[in-house]
Amino acid sequence: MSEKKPETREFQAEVKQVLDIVVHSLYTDREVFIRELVSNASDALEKLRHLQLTEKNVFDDSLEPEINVTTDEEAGTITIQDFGIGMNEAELVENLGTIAHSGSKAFLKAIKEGGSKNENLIGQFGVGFYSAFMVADEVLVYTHSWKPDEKGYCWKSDGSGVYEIEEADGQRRGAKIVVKLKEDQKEFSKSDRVKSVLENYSAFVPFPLNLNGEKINTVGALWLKSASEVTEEEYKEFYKFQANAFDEPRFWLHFSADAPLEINSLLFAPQQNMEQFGIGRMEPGVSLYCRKVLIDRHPEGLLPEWMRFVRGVVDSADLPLNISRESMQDSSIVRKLSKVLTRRFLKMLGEKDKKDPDAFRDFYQNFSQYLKEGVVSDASNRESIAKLLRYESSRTEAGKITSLADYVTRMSADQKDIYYLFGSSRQSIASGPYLEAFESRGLEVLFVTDPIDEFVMSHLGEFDGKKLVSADRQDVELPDAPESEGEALSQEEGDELSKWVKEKLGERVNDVVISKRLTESPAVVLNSDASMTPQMRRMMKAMNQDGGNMPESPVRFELNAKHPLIKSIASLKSTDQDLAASVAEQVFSGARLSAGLEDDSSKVVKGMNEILGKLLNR
Ligand SMILES: Nc1ncnc2c1ncn2[C@@H]1O[C@H](COP(=O)(O)OP(=O)(O)OP(=O)(O)O)[C@@H](O)[C@H]1O
Repeated sequence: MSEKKPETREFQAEVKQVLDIVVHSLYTDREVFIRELVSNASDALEKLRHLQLTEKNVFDDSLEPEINVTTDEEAGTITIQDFGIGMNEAELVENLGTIAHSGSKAFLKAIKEGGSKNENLIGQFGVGFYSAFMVADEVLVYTHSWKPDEKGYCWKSDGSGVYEIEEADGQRRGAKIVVKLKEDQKEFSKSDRVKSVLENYSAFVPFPLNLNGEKINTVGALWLKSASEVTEEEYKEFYKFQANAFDEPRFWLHFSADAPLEINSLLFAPQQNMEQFGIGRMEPGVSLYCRKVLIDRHPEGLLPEWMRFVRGVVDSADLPLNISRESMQDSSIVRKLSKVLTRRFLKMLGEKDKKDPDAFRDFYQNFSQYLKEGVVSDASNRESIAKLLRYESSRTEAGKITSLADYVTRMSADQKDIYYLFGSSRQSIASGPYLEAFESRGLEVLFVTDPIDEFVMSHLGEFDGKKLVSADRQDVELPDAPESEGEALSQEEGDELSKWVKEKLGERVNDVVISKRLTESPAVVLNSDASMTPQMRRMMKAMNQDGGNMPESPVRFELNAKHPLIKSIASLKSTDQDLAASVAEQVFSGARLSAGLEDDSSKVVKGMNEILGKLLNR
């Protein structure tokens, strides 16, 4: 018998919170606990199978890899036993006493943000092992690690604040979870009830699964089948099993090849973007297998970083079984796999857009951040990803998006570049001073509103051989504008006014000229800094801890010689220099504000009030 006394320990605070919610929840779909425990058992067996590739000295080595579920109506229990890797004492503490896994973290975070004990969140995130406490008065875990020199243990808890660990002799390798059911949850000690639950969830458990001695699954690796043999329902169920997900997949790619590499893969785009829940960066979700043996559940470096939202399985018989996390990055086979799979996945997304644009748009709204990250960080796939980028434009209705390729088809023969404008919203871009020059010449402008788009545009540089050009740049060469109504200042008056305004504004401008682009606004400032846009400047300022002492770079200030305000400044400066200078200063402030260069709007208001004061005192 055990030599040590049982030791009582407290759950980590976060676990207590999860347990408190789980135990008291009114969540109705409680049967999910079976799925969670079976999936943990399957994970433990996968880990063992992988370990056995290299480790010869394994405790209880003769055991077959299988999962046994038993029910006992009289005792009111359900037991899930696996012959997997098991846990030693430290692992019991770490794995069951602290909150390590992302599902529970996301759950807790969502609960905190929602400020309520939202029952449905249990179903959305899954709370893993702890879900057993939805139905249990007490949970016991009997376990023996795969390591031969470890002891056996019994872990138990009633889901309140503490658990107990005690040495327990005579354990088999793996884990046996005994769930002592609450009075009103006794249905889960009935064989028929549990059978129907298992049949729903367990079709893809890659190990024999027995209920009270009767085998209930046919072990099959879905990804090795041909696509014509697999039903839509099977794909969906497999996704849920494999990704341990509670949503449905949006799209999937079932792709196999024999040469030059043998690949069998199933990749899924999920419904939910988990990073939107603020849980931080997701782990890579495509597991790597070699002939059905799991090599790594979350392999870093199999697919590019930005594809971390993709779930699924890749199996290649060409991989060396003993490939390690470290050697993965250097493996030329892994690199080839990555290249092929990324290309196919992008192609699949493009095809989805053609077949079902609404579904693609919805995907894009939820997952575009990853594609954009891909454009910035993944040079080898940049051009293919760019084909999937979508923006609103001056030719789309509000809320409708267009691709760069479609933009190109609308370009006239003499338009060389693709134009875009950055702003906080469609409305602010459309009402700003930059668009009019392009509108009056019939040139389409993309509306770019996501801060990361600045980087997307600069990394991409061009699309289909056409340069991507920000429409607020001073060096944009525009064709002549069609003649517009209204009388303009003469060339001489214009030059004189420009010179005078330049003197007044000093070093803040590098040039003041009569504009060829403006039709409606009085004036505009143009970005002359090729290396940094106003938005980037603002972002850098925001990131700079000391409040951002970045020097202002001088801008080009263009005046609309037909605008009444500009014409008035020209005549006013000979009768009331002071007022004319204030008005010019104010027009400059306004133009800077539109350009996103003025962070301090109170300055603009102050200037305005000064002018009003001067006018009233005149
Ligand atoms: N049957 C088991 N055998 C060995 N270890 C187990 C078993 N069940 C759970 N564990 C350990 O306990 C940890 C926590 O389990 P839990 O179900 O809460 O989360 P998880 O399975 O890691 O996360 P997820 O469900 O998101 O994959 C597991 O990561 C694993 O290390």
